[in-house]
Amino acid sequence: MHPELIIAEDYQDLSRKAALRVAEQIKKKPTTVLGLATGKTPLGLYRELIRLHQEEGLDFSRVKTFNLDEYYGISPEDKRSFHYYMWENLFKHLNIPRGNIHLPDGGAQDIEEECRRYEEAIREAGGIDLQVLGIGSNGHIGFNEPGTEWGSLTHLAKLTPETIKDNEEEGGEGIPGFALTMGIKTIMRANRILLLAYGESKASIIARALKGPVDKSVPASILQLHPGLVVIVDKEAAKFLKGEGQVW
Ligand SMILES: O=P(O)(O)OC[C@H]1O[C@](O)(CO)[C@@H](O)[C@@H]1O
Repeated sequence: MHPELIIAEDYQDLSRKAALRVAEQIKKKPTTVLGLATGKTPLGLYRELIRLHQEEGLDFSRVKTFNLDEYYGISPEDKRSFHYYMWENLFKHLNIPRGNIHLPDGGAQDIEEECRRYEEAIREAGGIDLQVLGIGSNGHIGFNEPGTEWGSLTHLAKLTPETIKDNEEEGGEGIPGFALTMGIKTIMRANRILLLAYGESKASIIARALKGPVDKSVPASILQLHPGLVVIVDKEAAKFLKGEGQVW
């Protein structure tokens, strides 16, 4: 069974299409539990969700969110943190109660306990209904770098030099070398997954993830086995998906 693939015209179209999927989910179930990502990719989706909230009254008052990851060893106020990113780019513009927002605490003293607590919080919320995902240039999802065990739960991950470089290009100097991240198993437990990618730089990794073997060297390849996967890419990122009359 192939996942649903949507090829958007451009980044704005991708962001709109992704926002419509998220909005549909929230309208169908106002107590939706969303899994959220950071990075460049979901910024347009977040802008569009803010617009839907402000102009069309999309209600987030009962929505709960769980972010994929957070850097280790920095405080939530730190501008490099994903707490800061999420607050600035999404949460402060919505009517979502603070208590409904969850991110791993990268400053926790007892990391193992924090990872257990995060898994437990997701379970208590009833699990993730819809997980938004980007893909790293090395195929990572969350901060699950190549080689991560398929059975991993929330854990402390060491970032590869490639990931640190990519994220420094986006978020400035001094990105920590470790992060707390949902594991592959945590991600795969979500009911539905919305994988987003745009631009030519993601074309080859998206093709390897979706058409290549399911292999730990490309963590996102496990998504081929998820029954509720929806992929939205722009034309550039879809470059290697089309061929022989098939989508992939
Ligand atoms: O969207 P970008 O900036 O290319 O990042 C890709 C992925 O890498 C991360 O930033 C690392 O976790 C993810 O949050 C994101 O989905």
